[in-house]
Amino acid sequence: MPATLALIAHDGKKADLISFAHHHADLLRQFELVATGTTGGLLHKELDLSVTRKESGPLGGDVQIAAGVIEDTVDAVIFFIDPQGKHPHEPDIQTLMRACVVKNTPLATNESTARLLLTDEHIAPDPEGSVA
Ligand SMILES: O=C(CO)COP(=O)(O)O
Repeated sequence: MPATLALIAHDGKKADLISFAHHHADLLRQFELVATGTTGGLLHKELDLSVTRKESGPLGGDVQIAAGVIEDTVDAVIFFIDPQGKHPHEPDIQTLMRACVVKNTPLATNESTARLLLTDEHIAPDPEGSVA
C-alpha cells in the first residue's frame, strides 16, 4: 500500500508548493495524497494529481489532517508555512504540528526539508514502485 502524504500550503506559499509539486510530480504520484481544501484543489487543477481534499485550513482542514496523523492514516506531512502571514486558525496549525511531534511523523515545513522527506527511503516509494 502506498504511503499517505499530506500536502498543505498557506496562501503566501501556494505558488511555491505548486512549483515544488511540478518538479516532483512523478514521485508525488506514487503516494496516496491528502490535502487541505484549497491546496488540494490547486494540486488537482494544476497537475491533475489525485488528491483527497479535506476542509480548507481555516475551516478545520489542519485538524482533520492532525487526526489522520494521530490515527496513523497519514504517514508524512509537507506543510509550506508562510512565516509572514497571520492565520486566524493558528491553534489548528499548532495542533497539526504537535500531532506530528507526538507521533514522530515526518513534518517538512520548507522546501529543502520537503525534498529530503520525499526521497527518504522510509517514506518514499522505492525505485520498483513499492513503498518501504
Ligand atoms: O490554511 C491552511 C493551512 O493552515 C491551508 O488551507 P487551504 O489549503 O484550504 O488554503
